[in-house]
Amino acid sequence: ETVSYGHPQRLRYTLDNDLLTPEQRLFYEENGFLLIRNLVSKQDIDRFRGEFERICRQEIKVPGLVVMRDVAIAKSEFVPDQRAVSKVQDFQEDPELFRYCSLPKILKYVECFIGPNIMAMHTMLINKPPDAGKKTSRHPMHQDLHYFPFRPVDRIVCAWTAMETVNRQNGCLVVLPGSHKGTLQEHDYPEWEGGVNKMYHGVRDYDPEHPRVHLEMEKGDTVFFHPLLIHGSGMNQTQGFRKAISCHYASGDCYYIDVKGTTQENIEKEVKEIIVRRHAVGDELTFKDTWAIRGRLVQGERISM
Ligand SMILES: CCCC(=O)SCCNC(=O)CCNC(=O)[C@H](O)C(C)(C)COP(=O)(O)OP(=O)(O)OC[C@H]1O[C@@H](n2cnc3c(N)ncnc32)[C@H](O)[C@@H]1OP(=O)(O)O
Ligand SMILES: Nc1ncnc2c1ncn2[C@@H]1O[C@H](COP(=O)(O)OP(=O)(O)OP(=O)(O)O)[C@@H](O)[C@H]1O
Ligand SMILES: O=C(O)CCC(=O)C(=O)O
Ligand SMILES: [Fe+2]
Ligand SMILES: [Mg+2]
Repeated sequence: ETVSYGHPQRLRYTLDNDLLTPEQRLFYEENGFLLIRNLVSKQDIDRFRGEFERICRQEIKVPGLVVMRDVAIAKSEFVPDQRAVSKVQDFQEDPELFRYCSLPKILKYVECFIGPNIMAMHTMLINKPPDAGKKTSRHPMHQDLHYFPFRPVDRIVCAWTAMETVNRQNGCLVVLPGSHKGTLQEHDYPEWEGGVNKMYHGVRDYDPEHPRVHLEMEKGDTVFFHPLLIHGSGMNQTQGFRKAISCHYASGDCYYIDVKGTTQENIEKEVKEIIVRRHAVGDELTFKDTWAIRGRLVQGERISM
């Protein structure tokens, strides 16, 4: 690769490939994200939206799916409508939504970051609600690696696709370019007066002077980003539900780690508490197991995951 000539140590975050231009490759190396415009077709996105609406109306039931409501309405009466759902997670058993994770257009890019063995580890469709006035629709600045007990970190990548126009008004992603070159920070709940959603941990003290980039995107635009990139999303100040679909991929040759004694212990504890409550199981199910059960191979070989 010509771009690595004389600077082999600079190419740590991407692999040799014939898809990324040298400029795109260096952009990801330096910034920790890469935005590809118009990657996913409008037709596919309309199908994902239709499936999401069927789930909200409770016309279909998906095994393992986690339906989350915004903390501002978590204790109010449930109505089967998208207005009650701020996000669905773990849609690996929904063939229509999971099609997103296997789209060849997406996997071609994913392979540039993590190689040919590709596991879909974490799936989400985020339906950021109009803010009810307490700013609970924000997602605090965080690093996704906080949630993941697997490594190596550079063989993990997120694909996040806008399902409609996302901008500062409805709470687009906000990233700190280059922050992926740092280490995993300590995360905890931010001290927000109006409340914070369950498990929405944030980086405690990130440099407020660090440049921020608001990723304004159109329907189908897709951003790939590194799991150490500090990112969040702002308040939804519109009346619409801002939708995005995402998948976190890891190489099939990644391995699980024990997070005991690390900054990730707090999230492990919360995940375990929820599992015990939901499934009436005890300590026999480990944090690592919860990931191994949800992970699905989408390309190549499942070696150690
Ligand atoms: C790269 C990865 C990045 C991330 O994953 S970031 C965020 C990850 N967040 C999550 O994984 C949370 C996923 N959500 C969930 O597991 C569930 O929605 C959650 C929060 C456990 C609620 O489960 P449900 O089955 O709906 O249970 P429930 O309605 O009986 O509520 C149980 C207790 O939880 C509370 N709750 C529900 N939604 C909440 C929310 N959004 N924020 C804060 N608290 C919330 C609810 O009020 C109830 O509390 P209580 O027990 O009555 O005191
Ligand atoms: N008071 C705060 N403390 C910590 N993080 C915050 C705070 N306010 C916003 N954030 C976080 O900063 C990111 C961007 O939020 P927000 O959209 O409000 O930013 P902004 O730069 O003020 O943009 P805009 O001016 O368009 O609202 C989000 O991740 C949000 O959760
Ligand atoms: O769609 C968003 O608002 C960001 C979600 C996010 O970063 C996450 O769930 O990890
Ligand atoms: Fe995130
Ligand atoms: Mg703001």
